[in-house]
Amino acid sequence: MGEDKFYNETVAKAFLQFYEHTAHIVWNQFMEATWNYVTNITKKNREEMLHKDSERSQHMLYFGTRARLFKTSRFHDAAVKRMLSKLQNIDKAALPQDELREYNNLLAYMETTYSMAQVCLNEGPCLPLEPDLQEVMATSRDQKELLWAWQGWRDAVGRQLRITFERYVQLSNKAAKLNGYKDMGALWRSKYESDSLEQDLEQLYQELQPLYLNLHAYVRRALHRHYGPELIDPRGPIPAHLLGNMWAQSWVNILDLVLPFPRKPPEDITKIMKSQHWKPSKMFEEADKFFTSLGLLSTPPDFWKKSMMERPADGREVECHASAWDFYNGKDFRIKKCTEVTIEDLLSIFHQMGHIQYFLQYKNLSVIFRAGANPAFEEAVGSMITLSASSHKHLLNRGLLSHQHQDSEEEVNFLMGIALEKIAFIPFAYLMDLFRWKVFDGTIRKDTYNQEWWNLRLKYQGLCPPVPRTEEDFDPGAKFHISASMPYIRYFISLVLQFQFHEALCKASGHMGPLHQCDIYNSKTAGKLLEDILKLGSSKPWPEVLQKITGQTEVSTKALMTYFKPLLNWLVTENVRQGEILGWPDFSWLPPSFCLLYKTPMSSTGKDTDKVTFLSLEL
Ligand SMILES: C[C@H](N[C@H](C(=O)O)[C@@H]1CCCN1C(=O)[C@@H](N)CC(=O)O)C(=O)N1CCC[C@H]1C(=O)O
Ligand SMILES: [Zn+2]
Repeated sequence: MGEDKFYNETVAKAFLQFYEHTAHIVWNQFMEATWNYVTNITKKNREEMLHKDSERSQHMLYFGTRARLFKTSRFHDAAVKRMLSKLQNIDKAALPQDELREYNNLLAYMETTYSMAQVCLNEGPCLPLEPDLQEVMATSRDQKELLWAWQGWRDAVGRQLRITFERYVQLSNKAAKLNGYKDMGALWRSKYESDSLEQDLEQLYQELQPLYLNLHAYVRRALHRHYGPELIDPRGPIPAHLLGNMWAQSWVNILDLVLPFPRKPPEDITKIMKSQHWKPSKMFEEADKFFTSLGLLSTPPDFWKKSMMERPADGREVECHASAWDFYNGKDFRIKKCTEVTIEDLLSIFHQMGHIQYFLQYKNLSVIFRAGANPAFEEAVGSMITLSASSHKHLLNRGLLSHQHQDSEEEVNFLMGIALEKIAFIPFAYLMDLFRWKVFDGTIRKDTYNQEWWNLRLKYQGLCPPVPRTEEDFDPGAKFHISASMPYIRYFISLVLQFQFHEALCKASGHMGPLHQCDIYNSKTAGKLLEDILKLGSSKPWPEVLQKITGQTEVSTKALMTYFKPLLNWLVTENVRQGEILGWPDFSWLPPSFCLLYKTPMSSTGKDTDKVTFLSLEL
């Protein structure tokens, strides 16, 4: 049985059985060790995690190199071919031992620096990101206080990671090349099984840009009203610390400043939750109920026994950034979240529970197929349910709202709230990996990381840094996914996909009327449609899976545009009425060092023009 065994499909199946038999043990032990570390950050737990990670890498190396030996062209079983091909990408496990150890150490350093960072008041306490700094960014309307948190966080995290990140890029690219990819960006993109991914994404972005530009112009006007011309130029980019979020990726926390019909403010759901004495566990039960109302699976006992639903009170250092965990043994699934009793956290829990539902639905597949049809599918499930859960009809039905009817003005207010979450997110979710792909392929060189980051933040988000930035800073590192080496384009694609899924399930549930009023709660028909695709995991190419749920094989912005149509109509009318300029023409040409505003001498028109002028630090 020499070479010809690699042509033999039966041998291949036995090989895959052997992999299966050992993989879930190795993966379960790795997940346990990693969980123990991120929920109790100590040196001992870090060593144990690194040890289990290297065992997992050895397992991947053993099977990945052998999987490459099989000649599958004449095999009949498509699943066998797909499994062998997936096994061959072993990511960082392809690195030589010593470099893998270095790589794992710098990954742990970056993620732990992020998780443990705090910003200290002069003589006062030191504040962590969750919940304290996030609370400041969400609720403060004092731009000096916002600036303190915004700059303090970037000094405490981004600056510390800059050098490590440079080495991370080198080792990432080396690992990618050892897997046959030109750089790590190419390896990340390969998960989407498409040779036109970048063009397709640019097309999606172009279709969505008008929606974003109208929202940006409208919000800029509202911030101009609140913070005055000293801070906001009605024709320029918006300073990045004023949007209610540390990364300006969601603007939902400044809804009160931008409400289209201020005389009809929406009810404060967080206040209602607190008055009803909601606890974090009840928030998780609420999300679980939604999934079971669709006829889907409920979370098993281990979930309630082993999840971390709140920041521990015993002083342990933990990673608070919320995440969902599959322990690859078919019964242990957990969420780690430092939950606060707010509507934002309730909706975020729906997102995490979407991951758990996917884990539950595909738990009987081979370990190799226990993933979403592509990473964006994983992200879209929970976010799609959130669209129903945040509908006026659902919140009313769940006792979180009291007044029944929503008139057309209240409906515009409602859609503005959803747009501040979803539309504001578009350019941020797009640029996160545009930046990293360019870093990996060498287009962005390490001596201009920060300048290039702000070029993208200006170009796509129309934001500028509120204080001078230099190449001592590393602002991208102040975002979890960059410090944790977690790809992000999945969230951009999920943003479009979740509305496509929502439209399909709303139709299946028999919903009539505007898409933004749909709530699929209790629809077993919608649940069945969803269940049938979640069960497939990553065993089929994602266009096939998309077709099963929506009838289309392409990601399409049509459903998202339908959902926001009433708001876009209102925004365009309002922006025309105000004579708004879409975009930021004053400064789309000059890469910003920072947006500093000062009054310029009287202009020729005699009108005192407030001009936002960049003092490019290179000058
Ligand atoms: C809060 C949320 N945490 C992620 C998520 O839930 O996706 C965590 C961290 C990174 C991956 N992850 C997981 O849980 C994975 N295990 C899921 C999986 O791959 O199975 C998050 O980061 N989000 C939510 C929307 C935008 C983005 C943000 O907040 O910027
Ligand atoms: Zn997610």
